[in-house]
Amino acid sequence: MTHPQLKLGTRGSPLALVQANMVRDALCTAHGWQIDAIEIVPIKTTGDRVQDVALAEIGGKALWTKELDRALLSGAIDFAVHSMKDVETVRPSAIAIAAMLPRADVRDRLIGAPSIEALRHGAVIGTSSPRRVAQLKRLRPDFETVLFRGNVDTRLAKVAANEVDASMLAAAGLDRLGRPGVGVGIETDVMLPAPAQGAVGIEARADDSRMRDWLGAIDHEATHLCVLVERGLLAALQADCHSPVAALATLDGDSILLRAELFAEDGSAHVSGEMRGAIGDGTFADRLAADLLDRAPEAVRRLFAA
Ligand SMILES: NCc1[nH]cc(CCC(=O)O)c1CC(=O)O
Repeated sequence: MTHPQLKLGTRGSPLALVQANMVRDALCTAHGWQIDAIEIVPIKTTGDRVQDVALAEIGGKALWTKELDRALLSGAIDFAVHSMKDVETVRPSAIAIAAMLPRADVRDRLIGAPSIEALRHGAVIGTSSPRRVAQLKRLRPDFETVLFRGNVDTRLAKVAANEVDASMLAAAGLDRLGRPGVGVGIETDVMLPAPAQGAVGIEARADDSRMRDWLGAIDHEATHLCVLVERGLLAALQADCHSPVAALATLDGDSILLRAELFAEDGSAHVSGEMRGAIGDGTFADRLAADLLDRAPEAVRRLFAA
């Protein structure tokens, strides 16, 4: 059977390349293509180049997607693979999220200690995630946090070198990199994850119906539905990577349960809530966002929708 010659765009980090291969394998299996039907094209992004400052200081999540978006829209690649939690809330209208793989373990994992409780008073935690900083400080106001960027291996090495007492990494990234036993999973009722954490998304040009049809064959509907609801909450909050937001949507029969929590940057204030909506109801994330903002302390509300 003849097969297309397609170019898959991805960041070049070890995790991104693993995810790119996962998507290539899924597509070739679904369509009976040989593996050489898809060329993996690593593209260096601004976020990859600038490693020494927090993303919040250099422009948020577009840093992980701008160069991939440009390559997709120019036709240099046919589709792009992303960690959905790194994809900014509002996407160019010419780009469509065409599919998502089955969601992995959504939890964060604590690296460097058997539990949060076991960490010494005043422990130093390495993370650059505003959400993780706020959540950890709310749980343990005595913690110090230091900026921690770089790919998964870089962060693991820093913990091993005792540069910090502990760090937090997504279970999904560790598992995909062949490190399933590393770290201790923190239950979502203790630390709700980042919106879209654990989800791999695939984008195509919105007008490329052939590519979107091919990608639709590997779309995991439950993941896609839940991640779109989480992203809908972010959009309603006008939130981005500066905003300490946690959210998780889960399927519950024929409805979706959306849990969310907003924090002040230092964890000193927060608001949490949950709302159930019918599948296909595009408004309940907006209603939860409005409820959260209505009830949020000023130290939280000032970080969100103007
Ligand atoms: N920019 C960090 C990032 N983006 C996606 C993942 C993990 C994979 C995922 O959540 O799907 C990670 C690493 C982490 O948060 O520990």
